[in-house]
Amino acid sequence: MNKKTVRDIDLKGKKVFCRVDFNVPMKDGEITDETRIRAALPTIEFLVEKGAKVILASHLGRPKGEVVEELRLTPVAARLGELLGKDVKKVDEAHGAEAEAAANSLQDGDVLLLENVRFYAGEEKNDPELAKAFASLADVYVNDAFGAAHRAHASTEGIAKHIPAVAGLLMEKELDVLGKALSNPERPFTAIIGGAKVKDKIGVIDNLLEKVDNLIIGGGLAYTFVKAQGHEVGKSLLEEDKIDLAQSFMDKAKEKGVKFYMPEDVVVADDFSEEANTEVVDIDSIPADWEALDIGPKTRDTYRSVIEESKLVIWNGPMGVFELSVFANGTKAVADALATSDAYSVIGGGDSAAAVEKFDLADKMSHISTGGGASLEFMEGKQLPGVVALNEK
Ligand SMILES: Nc1ncnc2c1ncn2[C@@H]1O[C@H](COP(=O)(O)OP(=O)(O)OP(=O)(O)O)[C@@H](O)[C@H]1O
Ligand SMILES: O=C(O)[C@H](O)COP(=O)(O)O
Repeated sequence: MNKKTVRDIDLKGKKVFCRVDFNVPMKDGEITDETRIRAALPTIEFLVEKGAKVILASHLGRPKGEVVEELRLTPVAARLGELLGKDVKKVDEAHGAEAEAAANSLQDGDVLLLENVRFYAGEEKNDPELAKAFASLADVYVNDAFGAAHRAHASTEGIAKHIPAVAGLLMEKELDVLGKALSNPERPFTAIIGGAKVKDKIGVIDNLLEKVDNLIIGGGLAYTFVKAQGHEVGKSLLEEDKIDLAQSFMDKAKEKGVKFYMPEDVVVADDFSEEANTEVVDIDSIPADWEALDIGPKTRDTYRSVIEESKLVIWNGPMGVFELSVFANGTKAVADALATSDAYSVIGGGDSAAAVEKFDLADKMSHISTGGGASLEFMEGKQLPGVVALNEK
């Protein structure tokens, strides 16, 4: 990576504004998945060990510039303290007199968590005044929030204009793994793209078609491709206005010599529910009144063999409605195949990461990205503003 990291600068006694992505799912004030907090620990521990005064900042949810009580970071500070095994101070603002006083009272190695930066309207607008106010709290800026690196906000981009700005260790790792995969992949290189809509995956499919040997399609978006092939899809998800685009992707695959894999058979249902009647049918036989909610057994076998023959696999988006157990088998088969194969497996965040967690296979994957939207944009080949803003080596 050509950006400076925490390893490249002197941290002893320095006040460090460290942007992390503590945007964790919460239910009734409890954190339901602490992966992102754990993922930030190496950087925080590194800063502590080096004797920095650590000022952490994050967003949580989308409070849209207002204080929303349920979106305070207080429970996160408590859990972080337990995980670090040391006291984490918390203030109820992210800049201003109270935040300044708290930052100035830190001893070397102390950790402070500021309040949700999205309680301020200037955050998402990348307001230069707010960026300056954040910067005035510290001597150095560290961005470890890979999950928010696709956002040009005051705490992810604007602040970097005012004080020395470097990457944290999680940011470095994410960029290294995803960057290497895309620029110098081990082959055969396979991408598995699923999820709900073609619309959300246009950029990523287009970019990956330039790089992969195999492209596997699943999930709700597959049916627009199935329709483009001339089959009826019944009540399955279909984006009429993307049929031509789906066809053009299949043409591009042919042109580039990319093997393009589509469902051969599917699980269809007469209802979107756990109690639905289901059947396995070939792809050219989806009944008019039914919807396809998962890939079928033949498709699972084919996808498994492609994965087993690959050296590198990137996966983004589930193969079916994995939240309902009757339609989870396709997604589980892909997760299982990745877990047992020798391929280097990169899970592109979001729902695929949630699926791997749900199947208890997270520790069998080579890398699970902490970024949903960020990893998608990275795989689209886009520059991430939170990374661009950091100082070059
Ligand atoms: N055949 C299908 N029909 C309808 N919905 C489906 C189908 N297959 C998958 N889904 C749904 O698609 C959703 C995931 O789509 P989405 O595009 O949001 O995921 P993703 O690509 O993992 O997103 P993220 O950007 O969070 O990584 C899941 O909730 C899943 O139930
Ligand atoms: O959860 C995420 O993908 C990141 O934390 C970014 O959140 P956002 O989509 O609300 O900007």
